[in-house]
Amino acid sequence: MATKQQQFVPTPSSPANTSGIINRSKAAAGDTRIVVIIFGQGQERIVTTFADVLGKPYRFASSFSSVGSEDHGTVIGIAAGDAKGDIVSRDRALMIAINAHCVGLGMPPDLDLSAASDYEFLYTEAPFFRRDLSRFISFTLGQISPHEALIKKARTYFISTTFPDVRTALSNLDILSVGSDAVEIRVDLLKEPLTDGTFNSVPSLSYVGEQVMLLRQRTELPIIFTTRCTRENGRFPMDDPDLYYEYLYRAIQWGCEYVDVEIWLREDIRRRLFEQRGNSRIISAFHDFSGTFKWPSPQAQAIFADSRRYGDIVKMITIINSVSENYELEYFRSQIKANNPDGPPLSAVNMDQLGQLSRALNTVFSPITHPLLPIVAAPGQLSAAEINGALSTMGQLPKKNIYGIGSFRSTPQVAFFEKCFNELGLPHNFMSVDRAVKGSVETFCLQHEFGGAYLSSPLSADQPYIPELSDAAKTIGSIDTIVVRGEGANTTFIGDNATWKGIRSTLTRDFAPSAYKDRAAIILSSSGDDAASIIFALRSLNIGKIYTVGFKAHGPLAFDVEPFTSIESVQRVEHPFAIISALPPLKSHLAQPLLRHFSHTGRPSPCGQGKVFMDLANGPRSTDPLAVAEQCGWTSYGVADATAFTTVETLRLLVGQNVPYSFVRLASGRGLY
Ligand SMILES: O=C1C[C@@](O)(C(=O)O)C[C@@H](O)[C@@H]1O
Repeated sequence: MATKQQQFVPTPSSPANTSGIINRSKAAAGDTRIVVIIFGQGQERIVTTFADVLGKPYRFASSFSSVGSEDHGTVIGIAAGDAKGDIVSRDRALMIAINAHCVGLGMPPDLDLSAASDYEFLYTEAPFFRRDLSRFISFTLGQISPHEALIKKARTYFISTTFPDVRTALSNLDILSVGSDAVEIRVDLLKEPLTDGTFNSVPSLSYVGEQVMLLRQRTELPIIFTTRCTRENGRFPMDDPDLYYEYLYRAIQWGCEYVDVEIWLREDIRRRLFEQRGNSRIISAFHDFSGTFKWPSPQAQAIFADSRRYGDIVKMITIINSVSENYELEYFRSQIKANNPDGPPLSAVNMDQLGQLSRALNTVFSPITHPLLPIVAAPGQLSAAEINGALSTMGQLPKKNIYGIGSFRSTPQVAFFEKCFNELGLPHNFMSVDRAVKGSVETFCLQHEFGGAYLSSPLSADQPYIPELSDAAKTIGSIDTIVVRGEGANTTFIGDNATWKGIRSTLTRDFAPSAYKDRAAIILSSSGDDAASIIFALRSLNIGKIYTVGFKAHGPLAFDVEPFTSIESVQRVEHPFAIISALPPLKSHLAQPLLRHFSHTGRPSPCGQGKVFMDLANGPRSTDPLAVAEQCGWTSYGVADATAFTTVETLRLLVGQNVPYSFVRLASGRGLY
């Protein structure tokens, strides 16, 4: 069993304004304290990687007391042995301490350092997952906030994994998590093997940490950390409530996006976790297996009221005795919604077969299972496909025709969408059609069962039959997705743009949003229209000056965008953080001289190299600029990366379901579509 810690050191709460996408689409500045990385013996490289991901310079120091306000903007590395000297007395308002521990070198993390740090990053050297580090630091510093996006979704689901060892799940994770917005790790169901062939009664913190790390390395979905107690269908012992604090606080330190805190726990434990949650969100959980709980009761109201004090989401799960109690729950849900317009959202379902109707009707963080899981996490759990099937049978999910409109000649894209719809049990048809004649898009929109469309070449945003536009579509000036909202006479079309999101997700795969702040970028394109979504994506990352080749920007995106006018003007600019080419395939080689130039010359930036190259050309090329970029040390992405991320966004917009990036890549083979 895990050794109990003597002292609990709180994570200082992060600044109030930590939402990842604020001011509509801008990345938040987040926590601006000095980042100090504590590293193990021979692990200096992890400090340089943190600095590179954050786009900052670094230096090594021998103590916390030698770090001062002049170090703002620099990542500091302190060896674990040195850090122990004064970590406890560090200036917490000035710096944020992250214990970076390499798993697999034979030693668990030092418990005192783990407890005293603000956060802990567990990693493996081979393979090393840079995107895991990028996500960890972006999240813990408050530069991204998945919760902000998830609470706005009409329906959210999480898969409750029930594996004794997550390693067994890793190869199937892409398929398991189709339709899920988050993955729950049931820590109480983990089984840590001991040398004598038995299992630890409670998995140790080092075992749990490794399991969380393995899961996070393989999924981009937020993680829900759950220690379900024995009274509530779990295996976590209830005799020592402080043990819950120890594990749940560590989950916050590991950067788990959600932490499940059971409501029976002492108030001081729940309060401390809520106050110390940093950027993690607390799911306050109540389960009742007595069979006597009633939704229309002062008890149910009181439980919600108590839960909301220390919960960002309130979860209430019960056993019922008759189907009609599902309707009582629906009435309770509507009352709660009406009386608590500012949240927190309620996730409530009834268990067992009798309660399955409520699992279909719940819209907030519905727990789901998957046929590939060893057991269901709770009686009556349904899969995403079963829930969609039930909704469809009840007339809640009418069958629609969803179109891919463009000049597709091939069928793989149809096969991909059909695969997703099948996997999710959605009743819709996907059809890919040519956009041959003027006006044909409107013709599709007017069809009776039109359920939305994705356009392979975007439409200009001023279509009279698309009355509403997202902010992105309005600013970019083009629509690549037509979303249908409402039914019958209330049906309306919203023009949206998924491409910029795909580009932004690609840019932030290996770098934190802050790495782009105030840095220069270069865009090559044959037209301003093709470049608009790139500019929007870069602006959302607070990029500095943008230089252009091949076009001039117009309209709302033209601010601080300047065309290169001569070789001299190229030579004068600071090293760009990113070069992005939207040139057609036969011209994409024109990026190569710039890549070469900025690999060897160019005014260096004080913030390290951070060389990102993206080539959005789709089709055969005379030479491959990606290969040139990689040779010159640029982190490179091709059109398949950006398209896969865009597809994730397109599916979210069209059918409201989350299909992970890794599944899109997996299902579409090597070349996308
Ligand atoms: O709280 C819940 C809901 C659940 O109990 C269910 O009923 O589906 C399953 C659990 O894994 C999860 O933590």
